[in-house]
Amino acid sequence: MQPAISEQMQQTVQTMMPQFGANSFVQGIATGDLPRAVVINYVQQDNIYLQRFLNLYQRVLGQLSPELLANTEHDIRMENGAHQVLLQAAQTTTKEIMTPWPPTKNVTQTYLQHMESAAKQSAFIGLASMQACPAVYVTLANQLVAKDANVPTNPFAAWINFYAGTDDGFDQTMFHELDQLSPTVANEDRQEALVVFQKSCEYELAFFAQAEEEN
Ligand SMILES: Cc1ncc(C[n+]2csc(CCO)c2C)c(N)n1
Repeated sequence: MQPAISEQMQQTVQTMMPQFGANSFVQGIATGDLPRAVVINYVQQDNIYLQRFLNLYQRVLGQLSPELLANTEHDIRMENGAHQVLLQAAQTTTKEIMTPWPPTKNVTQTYLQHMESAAKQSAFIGLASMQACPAVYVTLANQLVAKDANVPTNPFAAWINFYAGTDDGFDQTMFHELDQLSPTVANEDRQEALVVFQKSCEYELAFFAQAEEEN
């Protein structure tokens, strides 16, 4: 029997973890040392990202399971809690960094377009492309906790704990949904789901790297 699609996806994330560990934004989160401009850059682009992510999530889940949408939509709005940790460290506010609304950077744009076009293939493929978000962040945060990066002296400890927190389990809920849907779709769609998921994991890495770019 083939492993569940969620297991194949988790395997992809595991394989890429060394690359995330080598990323300088991730290392800055781990050591508590990130330039203020980099933090601001990240949060600006993530606000742009999450707005379109939520919109797409509503469309995709609306097609697959309105009930699940109603139960999980809230989790995406909660992402703001993670931003607040970063904004506090950078001694600024959402209002200050988002007025005027900043331009969309290249990785933000191409990552969003990647998920939007995946969703045009099918809702299942769309959901697979969106699953890299929780999958990467939860695995990464758990790894940072295992390395004791969330010591109280780290100003980003609450960011790490936010994503390592397993109590709401958004990623598990979505992996479960993908596993439930997987047997109902064509083989080619299952293969394509894995391809778009992996591509999204690569975009996640590029998104962190983008925060280090000069404005
Ligand atoms: C580029 C980028 N990728 C992933 C996340 C994290 N994330 C986005 S939606 C979601 C599920 C609900 O919490 C999670 C974990 C982010 N903020 N920004």
